[in-house]
Amino acid sequence: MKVAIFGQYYQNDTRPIIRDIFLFFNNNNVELVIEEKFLKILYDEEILKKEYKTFNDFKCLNSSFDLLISIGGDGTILRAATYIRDSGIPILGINAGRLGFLAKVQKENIETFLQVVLKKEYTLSERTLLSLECNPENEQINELNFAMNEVTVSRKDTTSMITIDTSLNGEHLNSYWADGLIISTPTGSTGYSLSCGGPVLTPEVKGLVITPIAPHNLNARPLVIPDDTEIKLKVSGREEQYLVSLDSRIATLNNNAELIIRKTPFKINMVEIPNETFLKTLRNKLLWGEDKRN
Ligand SMILES: NC(=O)c1ccc[n+]([C@@H]2O[C@H](COP(=O)([O-])OP(=O)(O)OC[C@H]3O[C@@H](n4cnc5c(N)ncnc54)[C@H](O)[C@@H]3O)[C@@H](O)[C@H]2O)c1
Ligand SMILES: Nc1ncnc2c1ncn2[C@@H]1O[C@H](COP(=O)(O)OP(=O)(O)OP(=O)(O)O)[C@@H](O)[C@H]1O
Repeated sequence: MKVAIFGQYYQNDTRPIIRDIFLFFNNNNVELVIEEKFLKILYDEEILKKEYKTFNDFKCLNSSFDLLISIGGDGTILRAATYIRDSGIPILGINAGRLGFLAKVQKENIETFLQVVLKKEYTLSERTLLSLECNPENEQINELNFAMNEVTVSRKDTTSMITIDTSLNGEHLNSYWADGLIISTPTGSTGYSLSCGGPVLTPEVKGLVITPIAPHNLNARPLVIPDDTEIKLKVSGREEQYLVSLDSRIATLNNNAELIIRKTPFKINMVEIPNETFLKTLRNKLLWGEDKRN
C-alpha cells in the first residue's frame, strides 16, 4: 500500500496525531510519500528523523497511490484537492484543525480509522468540482482553475455593489446587484453559501447552488440548478476590477472579463468511514443535534 501525506501546519498538539499515523503505517509496511514542505516542518520540529520520499506537485501523484491523508482542517483538504486533481486518488481528512467538516476523522479515533483504511473497509463519496474559464485568459486562473467548494465573485476596493449579469445555458437569468455571487458545489453548500442563506445539498445531489451575497434585488433567492448547466458571469461596477475566488485562492479580474463556470469532467473521491455519514456530520458539526428536545 502507498499513501501520500499532506499537511500545511504543525502545532505541538499535532505531535500525537503524526506519531500515531507514522507508527501505524510503518508497522504495517505501508509506503509513505510526504509533501515536501510538510516533511521539512516535521524534520525541523524533530518529529521525524527517517528519510521519506516526497512530492511537491500534482504530477508526482499517480494511480500507484492508494490514498492521500490530509492532516489539518477543511482548508487543508481544499488545498490537498489541488494536488489530487483528476488522478482519482481518494482523500481522507484527519482533523487537526477546528471545525473539520470535510476532515472527518477526529484525532481521538485515529487508530480505529487507520485499521479501516488498511483493510479498505471504506466507501468513496464522489464530489463534483467546478472549473472556471476566463475570457480573455488570466494567468492567475489558468494555473489552478477549479474549485471543490465554490467559485465566488465579489467587489474589490469599494463599498459599492457590483452588478453580476448571469446567464444559464445562454439564457439571461438575472443581473444581481450585490456584494458578490457564489456558485457552489454540493460540497461547498455547507461553506460560504450556507452563511449567505443558501440551502444544504447532500454530496450526491447533481446540482449547483447560485447564492447572491447581500443582494439589493430583494426578491433574489439562492437558486438550485442542474450541475450540467453552463453559467456565464459578467461583472460591472464603479471600480474597474473585482475579485474572483476558487475555494481559498483569490485573483483580481478586469470588469470586461467573461467568466464561464462548468462542472469539471473529473470528481474528487472523499473517503467515507462507516458510521461517519454526511447526515451525522450535519448533526455534529453544524449542531443540528444540539436541540435540547432531541
Ligand atoms: N462567510 C463565510 O462563511 C465564508 C467566507 C469566506 C470563505 N468561506 C469558506 O471558506 C472556504 C475556504 O476555507 P479557508 O480555510 O481558506 O477559509 P477560513 O479560514 O475562513 O475558514 C473557513 C471555515 O469554513 C469551513 N468550511 C470550509 N469548507 C467547508 C465546507 N465545505 N463545509 C463546511 N464548512 C466548511 C472551515 O472549516 C472553516 O472553519 C471557502 O471555500 C468558503 O466556503 C466562508
Ligand atoms: N497539521 C496541523 N497541525 C496542527 N494544527 C493544524 C494543522 N492543520 C491545521 N491546523 C490548525 O487549524 C487551523 C485551520 O486549519 P485549516 O486552514 O486547514 O482549516 P480551516 O479551513 O480553517 O478549517 P477548520 O475550521 O476545519 O480548521 C490552522 O490555522 C492551524 O492552527
